[in-house]
Amino acid sequence: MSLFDFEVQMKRIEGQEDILLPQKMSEAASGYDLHAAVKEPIVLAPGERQLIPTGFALSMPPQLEAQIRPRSGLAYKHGITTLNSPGTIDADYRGEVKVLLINHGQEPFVIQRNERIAQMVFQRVPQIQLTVVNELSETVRGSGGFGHTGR
Ligand SMILES: O=c1ccn([C@H]2C[C@H](O)[C@@H](COP(=O)(O)OP(=O)(O)OP(=O)(O)O)O2)c(=O)[nH]1
Ligand SMILES: [Mg+2]
Repeated sequence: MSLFDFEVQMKRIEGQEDILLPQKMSEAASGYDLHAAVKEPIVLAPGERQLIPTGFALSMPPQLEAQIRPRSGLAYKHGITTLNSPGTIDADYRGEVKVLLINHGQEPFVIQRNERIAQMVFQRVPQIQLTVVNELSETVRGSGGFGHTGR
């Protein structure tokens, strides 16, 4: 029996052959670190956001999605995070995977070519039949929410 549940295919973007492919930094890491495929170092000013290319595209089965998440070290040390967190890579998306970074820190942040800027985690997507009904089942919570149990 194979160790793997799914095959995910990855293709390099032309002209980005020297960009490191997504990489797990430890054996059981959930995320593959993604590298910046920027031509030259770019500067993210405080408050600025930029879409950073990664140099690859994916093909995965419809049971999967990929999530683009921040690296906690960059967030903690420099205030660098992904704005649309977690970013969603749909199974049928064949374009280059990109990372929407924002600088929430006080200092400009320089992104070097091949720097590890975010991580990508694959998730199962349950196959759902979404059904319209007139009545929903009753529960104790009902429509209570948004802190109705207290602070
Ligand atoms: O961080 C991200 C988020 C999205 N994408 C790509 C893959 C994804 O499949 C596509 C669409 O993303 P999403 O559905 O989040 O954006 P949208 O604003 O709904 O765009 P669309 O109308 O194209 O679905 O953009 C990325 O490369 N990186
Ligand atoms: Mg969408």
